[in-house]
Amino acid sequence: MTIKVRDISYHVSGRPLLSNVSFDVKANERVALMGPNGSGKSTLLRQICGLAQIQAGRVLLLDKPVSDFKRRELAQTLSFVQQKAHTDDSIQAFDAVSLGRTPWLNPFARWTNQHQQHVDDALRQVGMWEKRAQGWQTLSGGEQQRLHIARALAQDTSIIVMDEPTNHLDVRHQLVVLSLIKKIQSTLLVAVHDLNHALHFDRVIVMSHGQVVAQGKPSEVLVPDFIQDVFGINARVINDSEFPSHIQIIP
Ligand SMILES: Nc1ncnc2c1ncn2[C@@H]1O[C@H](COP(=O)(O)OP(=O)(O)OP(=O)(O)O)[C@@H](O)[C@H]1O
Repeated sequence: MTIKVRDISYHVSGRPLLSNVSFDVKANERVALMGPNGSGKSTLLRQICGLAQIQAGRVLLLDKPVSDFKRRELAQTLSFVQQKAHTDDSIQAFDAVSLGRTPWLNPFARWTNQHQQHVDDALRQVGMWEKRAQGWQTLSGGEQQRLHIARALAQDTSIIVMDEPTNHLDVRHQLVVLSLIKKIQSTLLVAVHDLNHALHFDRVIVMSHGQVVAQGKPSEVLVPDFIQDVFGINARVINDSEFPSHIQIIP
């Protein structure tokens, strides 16, 4: 199993933020993690990525506890597109993406054509090739977000975790990222809010109040009664012979 989460519980000041969370993600599976604001998605993702201490339960990546990974080994295995990633304002777009190659460099390994190729490909995939020389602080929020995704692609890991990667993106670039997600040959666990974006994934895991309340094929889980229960909104599923089915929110 590529990602195995078992009985993860997490408390802050006696308040449970995660309660007995368990699920698996198989090799090359694309899984959307959903849930209302505050349901615990980011808290959980940080534990899976080894950025937060695990209080109870286990996270295994490729059958090894995440806490047993050395930093470099973890960064060669998993990349994380965080919701609020910090990037040094003084660097150029190209350098920001090049940072993704850091785990593969050491004092004896020089920057090679292969590293360059990974970075160039990643910049092209997110449509930022033309802006590769632009300073970080002059880029728009959506452009910075696309570079965070490019950095994860350049890292070339078998697991990619993303926390709301389409935040800040205009509609066209949301579609660019969704089509990228379909093409990436890595195991993907991605926090998403948009119900229709979740339909692009193999499986959806839904959280509410720190617990997993459903998981399965998006079209089977995201039905109107369930959407009403968990998200408190009315919705209907539109099946059109010309287009893939989509979920319409009813105001
Ligand atoms: N260090 C902390 N101290 C206190 N409360 C915290 C802490 N970290 C997270 N929380 C709370 O835990 C809950 C879950 O937060 P989390 O960011 O994991 O939710 P989320 O599902 O990712 O939400 P969103 O969709 O808004 O990004 C929230 O109510 C948040 O306020």
